[in-house]
Amino acid sequence: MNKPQIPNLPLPAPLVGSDAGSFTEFTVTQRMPDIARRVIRENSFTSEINQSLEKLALELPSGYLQPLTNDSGVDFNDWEKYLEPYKNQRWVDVPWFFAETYFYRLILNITNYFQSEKWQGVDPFLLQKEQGLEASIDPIISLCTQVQEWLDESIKAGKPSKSSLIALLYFALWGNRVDLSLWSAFEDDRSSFNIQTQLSNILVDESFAVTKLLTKYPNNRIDFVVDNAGFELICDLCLVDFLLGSGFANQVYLHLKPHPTFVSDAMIKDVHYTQDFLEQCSHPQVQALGQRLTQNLTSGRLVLTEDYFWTSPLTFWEIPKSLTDELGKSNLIVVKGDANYRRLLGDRYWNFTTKFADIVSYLPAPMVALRTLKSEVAAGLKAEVLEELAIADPKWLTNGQWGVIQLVD
Ligand SMILES: O=P(O)(O)OC[C@@]1(O)O[C@H](CO)[C@@H](O)[C@@H]1O
Repeated sequence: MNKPQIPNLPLPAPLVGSDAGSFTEFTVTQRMPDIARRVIRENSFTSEINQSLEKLALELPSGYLQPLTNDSGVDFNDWEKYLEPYKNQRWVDVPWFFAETYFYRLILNITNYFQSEKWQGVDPFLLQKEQGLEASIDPIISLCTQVQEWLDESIKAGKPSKSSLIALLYFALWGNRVDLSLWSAFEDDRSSFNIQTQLSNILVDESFAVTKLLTKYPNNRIDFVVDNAGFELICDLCLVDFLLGSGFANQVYLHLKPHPTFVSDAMIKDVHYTQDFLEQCSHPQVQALGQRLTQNLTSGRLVLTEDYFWTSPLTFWEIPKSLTDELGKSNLIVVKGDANYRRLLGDRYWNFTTKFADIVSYLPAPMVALRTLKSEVAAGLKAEVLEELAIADPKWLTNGQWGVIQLVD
């Protein structure tokens, strides 16, 4: 597939923390310092580590990027290259996506995540990830029970149900609302929502086109660029279970983060933790989904993979050839969440009515983005929708109440 290697259009400016009054400014100057201080509260690191975390929190609003000391991380040399253009700049003056990805990598540098000593491999966000799952047990039971019913119906009908697939796309979309970098697992439980009442909050809904694409060919391979652990991962795993069990897909790859980042982004270890959580649950339908997950992993129908590109500050169109070649084997790439969506658009100020496919013109396979809006980046929206939103909900870009299901075929 000869696709252009970058978007078809001139690139607008990137979001930066010095954009006065923006959510980006609020994130860099207030939310990210709070996230660093929460790492102190939720772990038992040494006073030296905690002092360095506090220093990081203090420097974000008006201070300068600190260098990355060589911590034996396999990505250290890459980060040396990424940092070069931004050395001696302020956190608020560098592109937000760079600032945020570097911020999380710096936290691991400070907590010695990569060093072969006491703190090696300690996930600074583990407590929040695990609480996220425990807090969502009721909707988890409901969803697993529903998936079983939809699977039974599809098997009885002898063909996969498109309406069930669409419903599970909606669950995967709204599961992204529970994102721990924004809300704790317990703040007015965002995992209990009714997907039917949320239909009007989907600004672009190309879910039916996704079902048509997946019924075009048999034995599809589907690749998920995964986002958050916790309830969102449960929603994704339920969608994966249905795709594999109903016959929409023959194989699914989950592309996961190689180290902790963005507080709740899922790693391979988080999938295994979720697998154990499901299998050990007392509810039979939850247990059954966990057992099918184990069977699919054992048989190779479900593959877990990780790559340092997913924790890099690079835009999606800067993806390494190895990953392009891998994703090129897919019949559909499912890109989950807000940060991955920002990476698709290079975290830049595109006109919101810019055609989505004119920006995301570089992928080697069809792609659908399932994203709840939590940042001031958007594309592919109709002018009349924008006019209504400005009146209906001035915070529509960042409050996680609105979503898109956008397909580039
Ligand atoms: O990728 P997710 O988990 O959906 O959202 C992550 C994120 O977009 O949410 C926050 C608010 O915008 C940002 O700090 C971060 O980039």
